[in-house]
Amino acid sequence: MASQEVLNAVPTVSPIWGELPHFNASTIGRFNAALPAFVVNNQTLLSKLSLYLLLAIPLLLYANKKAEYDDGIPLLNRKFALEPRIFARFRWAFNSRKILDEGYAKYRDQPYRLAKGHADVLVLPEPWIHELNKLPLHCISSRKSHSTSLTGYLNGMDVVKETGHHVKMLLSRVTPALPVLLPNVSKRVQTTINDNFPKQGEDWKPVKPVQEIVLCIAQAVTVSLFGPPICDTPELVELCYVFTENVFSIMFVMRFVPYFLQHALVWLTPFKWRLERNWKQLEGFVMPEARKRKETPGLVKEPNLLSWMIDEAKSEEETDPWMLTRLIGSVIAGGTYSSAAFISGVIADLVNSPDALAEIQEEIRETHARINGQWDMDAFNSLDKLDSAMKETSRLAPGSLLVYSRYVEEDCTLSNGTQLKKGQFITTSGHSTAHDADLFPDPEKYDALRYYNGNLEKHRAQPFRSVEGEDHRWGAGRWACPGRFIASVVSKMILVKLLDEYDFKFTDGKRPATSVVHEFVFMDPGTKIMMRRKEKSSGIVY
Ligand code: HEM
Repeated sequence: MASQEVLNAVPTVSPIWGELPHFNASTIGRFNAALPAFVVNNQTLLSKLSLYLLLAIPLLLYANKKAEYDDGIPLLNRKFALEPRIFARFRWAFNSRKILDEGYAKYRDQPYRLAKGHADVLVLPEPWIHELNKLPLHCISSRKSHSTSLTGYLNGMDVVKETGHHVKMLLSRVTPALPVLLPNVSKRVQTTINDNFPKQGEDWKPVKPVQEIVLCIAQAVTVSLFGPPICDTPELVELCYVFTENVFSIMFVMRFVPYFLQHALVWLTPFKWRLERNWKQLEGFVMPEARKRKETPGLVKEPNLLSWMIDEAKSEEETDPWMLTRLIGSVIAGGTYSSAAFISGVIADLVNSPDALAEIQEEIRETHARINGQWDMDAFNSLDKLDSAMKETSRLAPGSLLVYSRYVEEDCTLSNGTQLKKGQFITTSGHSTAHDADLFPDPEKYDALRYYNGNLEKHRAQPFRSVEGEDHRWGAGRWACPGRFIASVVSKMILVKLLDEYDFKFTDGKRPATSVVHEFVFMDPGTKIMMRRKEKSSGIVY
């Protein structure tokens, strides 16, 4: 009787849906009576349905078996071969670290397949990198892999598939010219710090380190890419980081969406519209500048990436102003937030480790005195303790959990018989190596001076900017990060000033968390830490 009262109490008219079926006891009674009648009347239909179901199960099992890979390489992150890829996409987006840990625990020295959503990527053991580096140039491509995984087909950077001219120029021209570029960069970095960080005499202030440091990086990037006077245009400097934000926002969001919907749905995001505007703005800077420099031979002798790309181009296409804009855009995107987030991570780790911070501040003071305040490349390179802390932050929070991501352009067989097939994506799990207790004792612990206190000779021979060593923070081989020398020296330049001149504390007493989405590891740009300018510092002036 009680249940009947409850049933009768259910409102039968909803303000939203209008009249609802009246579920009282008599309705249920009628339904109960009608059920056997339905079964009797539709017996043939039901038996047909059960028959179809019985037939479908083995067919589905067979199709699933057929869809499985037959090369014996295990598949991770997909429950069964025919599972819709969207599930793998989401699992990878939110659980990448856990998935890689599972992969390493199960298949440490053998390859496994990782379902990332856009493709099933072959994860190879890191020691194999040595052999992969020896493969002929046309076998594996880094740019085709980066372009796909960073959704270059949506953010307009897929032209990097056509040429590696910008990468070659960064390595062969910009990097050797760093000692010449340094004074121009350091002056601007210093002004940006003075203008944007708390001033002398001010109390503790909350600061968003990523957002403030990115202003310094944007200055360094515009000097190296464009040179003066255009590098001092405030709109161009701002464009550097706004553009990068939009590039990465598109990638972060669209990596959740199945490929066949991406080209349409991307237009529903504000980032795509903003990015289209940013590309036009960048064209407005680069295209007239490129034409001017092409027509004025003296201008292309200035030390900056744009001039070198024009001066050393091997084909008409490589000096095409539109192409130059796209390639320059890809360098800006590669170097801006990656560096700012990294530097913020080093600061957060050191603030969380006060003894190490004090030692590094002492190292900076001693070096300043030893070099008589002349901060050049050698001076920055001599900061062994700071270099060690930088390595440790990048070990625990690298830009990407995966390194050495490549696209296989031609079938090839490795010496152990593993076959790489044209069209496959390969990668290695830098994260797994960086957390391997055999390589890094107590791997979860942050130990700023791990490398300095370990083998100092090796540490000096393989500094932060080096591609040698156990963890491949810059990738590896011919196509390792071409901006690593710039990133290393500019990071030190900024860290030396900030660590020497400011006090830091966390807003809630705890180190801000590092976020991981897809394979990307970063400090949230909205994170705040408290900063105050010290009353007394070494008086470093660049
Ligand atoms: C701390 C900051 C940075 C980190 C952690 C970082 C890391 C990386 C990594 C891991 C790669 C992939 C390498 C591989 O696949 O083997 C890469 C590629 C790249 N990086 Fe960096 N990078 C940083 C700063 C920079 C800077 C400052 C620039 C430019 C000035 C830059 C430009 C590039 C470019 C253009 C590529 C693509 C190379 C290609 O397509 O072959 N990066 N970076």
